[in-house]
Amino acid sequence: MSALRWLTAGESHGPALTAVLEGLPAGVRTSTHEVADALARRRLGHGRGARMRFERDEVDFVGGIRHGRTLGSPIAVRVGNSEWPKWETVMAADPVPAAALAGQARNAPLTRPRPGHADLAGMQKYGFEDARPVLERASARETAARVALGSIAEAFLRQAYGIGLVSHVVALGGQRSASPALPGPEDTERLDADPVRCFDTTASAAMVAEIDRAHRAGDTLGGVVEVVVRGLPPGLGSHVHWDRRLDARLAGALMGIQAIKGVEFGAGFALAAVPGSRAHDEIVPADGGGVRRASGRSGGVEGGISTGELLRVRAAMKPIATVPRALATVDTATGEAAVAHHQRSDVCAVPAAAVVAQAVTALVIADAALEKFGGDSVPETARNHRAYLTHLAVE
Ligand SMILES: Cc1cc2nc3c(=O)[nH]c(=O)nc-3n(C[C@H](O)[C@H](O)[C@H](O)COP(=O)(O)O)c2cc1C
Ligand SMILES: C=C(O[C@@H]1CC(C(=O)O)=C[C@@H](OP(=O)(O)O)[C@H]1O)C(=O)O
Repeated sequence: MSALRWLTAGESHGPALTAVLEGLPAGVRTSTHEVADALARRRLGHGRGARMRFERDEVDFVGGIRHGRTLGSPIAVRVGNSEWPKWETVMAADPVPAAALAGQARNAPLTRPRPGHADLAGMQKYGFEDARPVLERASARETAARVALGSIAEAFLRQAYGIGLVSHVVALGGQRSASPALPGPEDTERLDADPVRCFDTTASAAMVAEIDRAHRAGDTLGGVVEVVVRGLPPGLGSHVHWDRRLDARLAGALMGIQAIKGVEFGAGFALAAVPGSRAHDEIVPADGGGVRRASGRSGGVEGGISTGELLRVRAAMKPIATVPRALATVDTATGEAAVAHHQRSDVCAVPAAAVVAQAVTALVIADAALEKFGGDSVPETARNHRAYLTHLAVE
């Protein structure tokens, strides 16, 4: 069983999202302001739709935290949807008299499923004649809940082990970041200030222009995000079983983000095209004693175990599926050809996906670190971590 478990519940236009994190030690310093900052970061990014402008994320801790510190008990976070009053009747949990719903446009069954969304497959699977119950939960609104928990996991990693994470956009549409430097956690503010969370300012401007072009053309864009983790010890995850591999666990969590279609570590897919002599990271003596890798092609994971080098993982996001220039579909009520249902939508949510990728990476790393170092309080797990590193340096 995992050392850390997390669950989310809630619909996009329901009253709130609820997130639970179980297994975090006592003594992690956090606050609703810190979580709200992470949620605000997820709302940033050129190309997001109207909802990001008028909706606020209302954060409350409803369990597991007292006076700014975790208690070791399950942490429960509520992220309220400020849109709720507009949806209260349509999304009410208790039965609503048909008369109260009559004439409400939002309550009309959605029978023109949008290609690229869960709409049609979800209707078929759950036996719905309306896509609403599917899209409400499939919506990436849910990622606010994971970002809330991820920010607490990130605080834990920083305070217990000095591990820091950062996320940035490396490609958007046809534009690529060419910056040879990699951002660190200290660059978070600069990335937050960039309209597309790109470290390369020239590429950033080209990405913004490409989003504007797509917007004008009634189209949408995807891209590639990267998460960089500094300060990882060697030894998280394991080679002994497929579901204990750190890379497999990270890939699963990243693929679990709406619209993510591929994951790669280090040089990733490019490794398939180079000979072995140029594909691996040679091991050399480190300056202060011990060993290090001469390059970072593995992305910091070998055999499913963290190597102690920089961890680099990238995730590819497909373009937003609600394309304004609506795609062809079939009206499931009539069987006739139709165009897909379309309301407002993001043109591009790649910068937001980077923030979500950082959050789920923090959760998986926190889980693997707790599995390795144990401990019921931050000082206890920090002691275990220090003792392990001291032991490694001695060997
Ligand atoms: C942060 C974020 C924001 C998103 N915003 C939208 C959106 O506004 N419109 C949309 O159609 N899809 C959006 N998506 C993607 C869809 O939720 C996703 O493509 C859909 O649920 C289908 O899932 P799949 O792509 O994983 O198959 C967003 C995804 C993320 C990560
Ligand atoms: C609400 C968020 O993202 C939403 C994700 C989303 C989708 O289909 O995934 C569709 C849009 O919602 P709506 O259909 O209500 O306009 C986005 O705004 C958010 O990220 O907080």
